[in-house]
Amino acid sequence: MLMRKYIVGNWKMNGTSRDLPEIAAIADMAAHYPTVDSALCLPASLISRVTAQILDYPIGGQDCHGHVSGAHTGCISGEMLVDAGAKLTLVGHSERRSAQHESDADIRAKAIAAHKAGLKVIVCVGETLDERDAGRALDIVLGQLAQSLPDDMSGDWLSIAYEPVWAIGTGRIPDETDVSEMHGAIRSQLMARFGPTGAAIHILYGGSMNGENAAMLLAIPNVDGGLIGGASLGASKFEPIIAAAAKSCE
Ligand SMILES: O=C[C@H](O)COP(=O)(O)O
Repeated sequence: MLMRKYIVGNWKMNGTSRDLPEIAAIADMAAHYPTVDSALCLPASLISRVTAQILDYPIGGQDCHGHVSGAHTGCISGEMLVDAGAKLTLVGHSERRSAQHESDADIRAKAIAAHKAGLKVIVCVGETLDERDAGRALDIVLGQLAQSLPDDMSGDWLSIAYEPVWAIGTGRIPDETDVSEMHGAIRSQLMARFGPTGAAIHILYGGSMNGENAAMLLAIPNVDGGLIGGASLGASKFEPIIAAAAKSCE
């Protein structure tokens, strides 16, 4: 199925109020590509400031707690993200799975809570290099997917981001055939589990996507967009990726 590409920037733990003009420049730049859906997932500290100034560009969070409120020091809820003006959030990024020891069950709870709060959700999955070298990449990723997704999939609110951990921030990307195999396997699982709804869920690739490799990656079947870290930190680096996404839909 040919769908609109979805290009999402993840600023991770980068960005202060000094970066507000750059964020505005990204929103302006993205408006020149109306055939591509894009968004920026920002540090929580920036979301309300950005959404107060930029009304027509989707801003997201990078995590959302599985509970609505309570004694969870340092965490942010779906309601808080919505209150700050966010339209979406990531959950289960590998940096959180590893550094914050988040389990698939945690991520499932986060996805459900974020959805209930009214957010679109991107659930991240991906294997480590050891797992790939051991020939376990498909098992690991499909296992994470099976356990991290909610059962209720009515509506258009979920995307998946496949991010091989060893490709994040390293400048390395998997072979085209490996990306194709993984995205195809993810699509098959989504369709087996959710029927026709599973055919319409965006599957993003993440890990060292940039202006040089975006066209190749976005042309692979079932690569419906990208989750971009480093190359989303400025309009000049982000634009070639969005432009490649626009071209891929022509
Ligand atoms: O969330 C984004 C990914 O972790 C990819 O990061 P990267 O583009 O810097 O490799």
